[in-house]
Amino acid sequence: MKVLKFGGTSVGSVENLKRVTSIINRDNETKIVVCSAMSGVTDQLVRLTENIKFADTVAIAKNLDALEKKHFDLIAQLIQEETSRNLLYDKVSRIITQLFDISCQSYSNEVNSLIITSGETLLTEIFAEFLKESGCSVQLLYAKDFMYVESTDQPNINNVAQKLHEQIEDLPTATVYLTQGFVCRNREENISHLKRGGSDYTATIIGAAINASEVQIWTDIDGLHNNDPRYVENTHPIAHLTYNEAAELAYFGAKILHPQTVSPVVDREIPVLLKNTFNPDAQGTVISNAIGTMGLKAISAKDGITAIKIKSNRMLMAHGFLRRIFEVFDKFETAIDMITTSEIAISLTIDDTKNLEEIIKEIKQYAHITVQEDYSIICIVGEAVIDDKKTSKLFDILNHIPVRMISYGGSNNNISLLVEKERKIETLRFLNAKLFDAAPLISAN
Ligand SMILES: Nc1ncnc2c1ncn2[C@@H]1O[C@H](COP(=O)(O)OP(=O)(O)O)[C@@H](O)[C@H]1O
Ligand SMILES: N[C@@H](CC(=O)OP(=O)(O)O)C(=O)O
Repeated sequence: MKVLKFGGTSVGSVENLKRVTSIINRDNETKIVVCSAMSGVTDQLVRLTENIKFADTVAIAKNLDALEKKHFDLIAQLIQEETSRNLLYDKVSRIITQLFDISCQSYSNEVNSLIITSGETLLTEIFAEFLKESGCSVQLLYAKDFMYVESTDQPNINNVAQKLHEQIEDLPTATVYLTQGFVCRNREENISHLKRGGSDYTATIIGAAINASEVQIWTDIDGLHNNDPRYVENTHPIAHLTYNEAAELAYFGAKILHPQTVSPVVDREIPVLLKNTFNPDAQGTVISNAIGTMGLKAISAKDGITAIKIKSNRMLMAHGFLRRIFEVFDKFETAIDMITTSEIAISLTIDDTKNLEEIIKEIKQYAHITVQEDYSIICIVGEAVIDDKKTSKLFDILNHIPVRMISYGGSNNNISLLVEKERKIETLRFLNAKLFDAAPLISAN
């Protein structure tokens, strides 16, 4: 069985849902289809949670009206059968009323999750009906009934597998099982959610749970490109990536893939295909364990990075200094991304500054610490990247852009540079020209 995931853009309009339907109906294989909310809807729901926090009743009502209208319009344009249309209007109204009721409750993590994951429910209720009208044998599965992941970092795949199996067994046999991305249940079995963009991760968790033959992620571009196409011209899709390469690129900002996507499928060696809903015949990108080409593959960038320099109060680094530093970050559950050391100082980066004040307070007791915000990590990825003849050209960047840190050696498929965020686009474009002979240098705007 395969798992197919369609992102917000793919399900964002009547026309696009028709494209998605023809992709789903291309063959008669049984499949699980995971959908995100229509593009823009999760952002709107996040705004709704802000309205609730500020008890802004006018904004809450306005927001919910707009949400209802968007989905009513979709029903009106998509669904032919009048009875089905009316049933769907009722369903959507009921969900909107539930959201209104939740908005009046006291705010909690579960309330937040219930609200921001409701876009997926609205869309799949409507889309299931449309798939039926298209002649597809479809059953709607509710992800909240089987995505008992316990921990989002280390999902309990066996638990999900068992619950999913029970849900499918309870339904009439179908060719397509349609379900929602993003929503899950936590250790306390409360409704929770994966990180933003997490429907990719839903798809691979389900893929692992059913031991799928492959997981297809359908989006609005023909695969993972060698550089960020939002900022750089002349990028190209990469035909094959190893799991390691894809994981590095996703973690370091390649937006097409949620950072945790590949982790559930690596051990099971389930391939992940990145495909374009708007050009289904394009090859796309295959992510698998197959030995691919060596050398430079792609560049990505991750924003929101804080650089921290810690200088020992003694002249030379005393034995145990690094251990003490790491223990502090560990105690405050803060992951370190990049790290470089010299004899008297250590530089590192973090992206989660929630506990930074406490970290600083503790380290200040025995070291001098400076913190600088608003950096970006530029990540250059490829198996044995250092051996690629072109790689050395990246150091030309030093003549043009102040590089705060350089890191290589943690793995042999990643070289990371730390630059000020405002120099990110310039850096991506410069490296594209230097490393891929691709684009003329364009100054950042
Ligand atoms: N390296 C990259 N390769 C391909 N797309 C990328 C890359 N970096 C950023 N993107 C952007 O990611 C977008 C797809 O984002 P995604 O969140 O997957 O969309 P959706 O979930 O709506 O399908 C593309 O349109 C593209 O602009
Ligand atoms: N709708 C959620 C989950 C998701 O994965 O969306 P998308 O596939 O459109 O990135 C979000 O916007 O975060």
